Amino acid sequence: MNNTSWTINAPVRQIPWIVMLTVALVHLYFNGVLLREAADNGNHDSAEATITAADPNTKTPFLRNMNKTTTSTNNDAASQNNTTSNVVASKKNTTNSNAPSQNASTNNDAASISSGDQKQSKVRAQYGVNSTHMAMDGAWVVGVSKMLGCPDVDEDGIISDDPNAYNYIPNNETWNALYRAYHATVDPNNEFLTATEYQNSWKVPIEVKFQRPEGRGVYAKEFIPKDTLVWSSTSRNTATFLTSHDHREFIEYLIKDPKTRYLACDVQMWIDVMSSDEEGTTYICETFDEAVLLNTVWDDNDNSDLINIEPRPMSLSADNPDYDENDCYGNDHYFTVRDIQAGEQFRIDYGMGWDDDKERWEALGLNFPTRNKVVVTDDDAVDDDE
Ligand SMILES: C[S@@+](CC[C@H](N)C(=O)[O-])C[C@H]1O[C@@H](n2cnc3c(N)ncnc32)[C@H](O)[C@@H]1O
Repeated sequence: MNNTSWTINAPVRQIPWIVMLTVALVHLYFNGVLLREAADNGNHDSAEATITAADPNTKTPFLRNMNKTTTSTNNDAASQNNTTSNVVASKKNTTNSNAPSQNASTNNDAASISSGDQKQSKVRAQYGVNSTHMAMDGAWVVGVSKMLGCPDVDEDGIISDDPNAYNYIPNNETWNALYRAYHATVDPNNEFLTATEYQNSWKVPIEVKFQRPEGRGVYAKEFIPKDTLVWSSTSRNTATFLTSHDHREFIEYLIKDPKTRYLACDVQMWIDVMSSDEEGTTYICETFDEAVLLNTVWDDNDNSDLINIEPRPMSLSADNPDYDENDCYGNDHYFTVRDIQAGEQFRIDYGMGWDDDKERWEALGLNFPTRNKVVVTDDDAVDDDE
């Protein structure tokens, strides 16, 4: 009986211990939970900070309302020149069967450029450049920009009245974020993948400012005489996308990171679609530096004197170690066409009417940006006639 009683009572007698053990375990458990929550809260705070940083209305390196100017000096440019030639040299040794053959452009090549691009042909014939800045305006109105709710640009290319529209000034960190996205997404066999981080390509002191109606632009900080080299392309600063797929991956990568999401709007505005001369291969170029902020003059009949820099070819030389005939802007070197006063904005001729880009966009499988207008194709025109 005692034994039975013991048997029966034994668990009962253990209850205080079980209770104490349970209490202790519960205590430990909740302590753990609380500690974890505290830790999570800490992370959560920083996660929130990151997300807040994506808010275009906050002051972040990538987004709007941040410091309104950035400067570059001759010293920066000089130090860059010491480091670039190796990159170019190593690039020349790279082979890649996937890459389009983008042979050197010559003045003769310019004559064989596809029809309809007369203005661009003229630029090429004149300067021997294998590419020129083309109609980047309006590119962002399609797809991605709509999805992201990018600020509007009207049919004349004027950015919306939204006081925060595209008014932040990119800085080195911004450009480097673009390089990171580029390297993370672009085919590693892409022979143009030499750009690694922001390097100043400006040969004169500049300032980037926001000003309506054209938005951000590049301004001279001091007087610059005529025929001065002001910007020289480097393979470091140029991203070449050989396929539209690569570019889409790049955009998606930017969108996924809250800190770079809004940059996806900008790169739509900065995109440049080009053709190589001999092969007619189309590819996408973006320069990840202040050169993408160069504005133009829409009506060059009235304001052609405002165009104050132009691309001119240069040969590879000690003065120009950056030359690379094969990259997007390999032979783009901007020279002043007249004296430029301190504070004056640099302006380039974008080279051609924006509608002329349609073929190139379509060759890449991209929707041609319609800039809020319906693009009437030749086929449509025939239909209308019928
Ligand atoms: C390559 S971006 C130049 C940088 C641009 N302003 C920015 O803030 O990023 C081309 C865009 O600049 C604007 N733009 C350039 N020249 C302009 C002009 N003369 N008038 C109005 N907008 C201009 C257009 O919105 C065009 O789509």
